[in-house]
This record gives sequence, structure tokens and C-alpha cells, in this order.
Amino acid sequence: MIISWDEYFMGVAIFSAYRSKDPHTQVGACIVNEDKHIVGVGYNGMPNGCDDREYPWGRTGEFAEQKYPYVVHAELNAILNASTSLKGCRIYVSLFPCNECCKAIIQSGIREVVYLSDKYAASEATKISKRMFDSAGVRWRRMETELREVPVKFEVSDARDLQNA
Ligand SMILES: O=c1ccn([C@H]2C[C@H](O)[C@@H](COP(=O)(O)O)O2)c(=O)[nH]1
Ligand SMILES: [Zn+2]
Repeated sequence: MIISWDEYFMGVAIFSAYRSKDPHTQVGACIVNEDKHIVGVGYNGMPNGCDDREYPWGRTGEFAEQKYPYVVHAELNAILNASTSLKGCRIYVSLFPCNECCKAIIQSGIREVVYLSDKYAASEATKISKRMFDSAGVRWRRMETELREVPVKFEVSDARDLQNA
């Protein structure tokens, strides 16, 4: 099996998402420069020093008892983790960015967004993101692939024999 660049970078975003402790929506992001080098990855999680076993992961109730005021979004983590300037970069995200991430993406100099899920397309946040991306000239497109899944095997004993593992 040989995967495309888009599949490869989105795969890194999806793999990053598996690190998230969010029980409802795990999100991953992978930022790539014009040389196709990965310069930042991230997932949605609590800020450094905020123990993710102590902070809430719920979606309802009092604001302070919900996850929303605490969690750092995947895109922002990827931007903050980046090792270099993001001017001209592309970001792969497993979920279309919210309006807050949209602003950070625009201001960082990222020029293209490739996304997988648009499950909150009807939300105000997503509509606002699309408007701001369009105004700022940041392209956005859904990931196109025939792939449904990629097998990942950890029991491989010989790295030269991945196909037959
Ligand atoms: O741009 C975005 C939007 C959302 N997220 C994160 C924030 C939360 O942890 C989840 C969304 O939770 P729901 O339960 O689906 O409301 O996704 C993000 O990382 N980036
Ligand atoms: Zn966001």
C-alpha cells in the first residue's frame, strides 16, 4: 500500500487525535510547510499543568463544569507547538476549525486548510470560520480519498516486511 501526501498528513492528524482525552470529540491537526515537512502537530487537550483527570470533560451544566472554557483546541496546539514560521503552510485537521482557531490560523500565515469532518457545518462558529477564511484568502477543502482505513500493525518484527506483516 502506498498513500498520497494528503492521506499521509491527514493520517498524522488522525493519529494525533488519538492522544486526546476528550470522550466525545477527538481532534488532531498537522501543519506542513511548502517543502512538505511537518512543522507542528496538536490535539485537543487541557493546558500544560492542568491535569486532564481533574478538569471536566462534560458538555453540559454550569460553564465552569464543562470542558469548553479549559480545553486547548487541536489547531491552536499545533500552531503553538510549531518549530518555525507558518507562513505559506497548510494545516490538516480532522474537524473543520472553529472561529477561534480560524483566527489563529489566519494570523499565523497558514494559507490552506484541509479537513476531514464538517460535522458542525450548521453551527455559527463554522459559518463564521468559512466567512473569515474566504475574506483572508485562506483556501479550505475537504480531504478527498478513496481510503476508508489504513491498517496499522505494531507487531511487525522486520521493518522491511511491512506488506506481509
Ligand atoms: O476548532 C476546533 C473545534 C473544537 N475542537 C475541540 C474542542 C472540544 O474538545 C471538541 C469539541 O467537543 P464537542 O463535544 O464535539 O462539542 O473539539 C478543536 O480541537 N478544534
Ligand atoms: Zn477551535
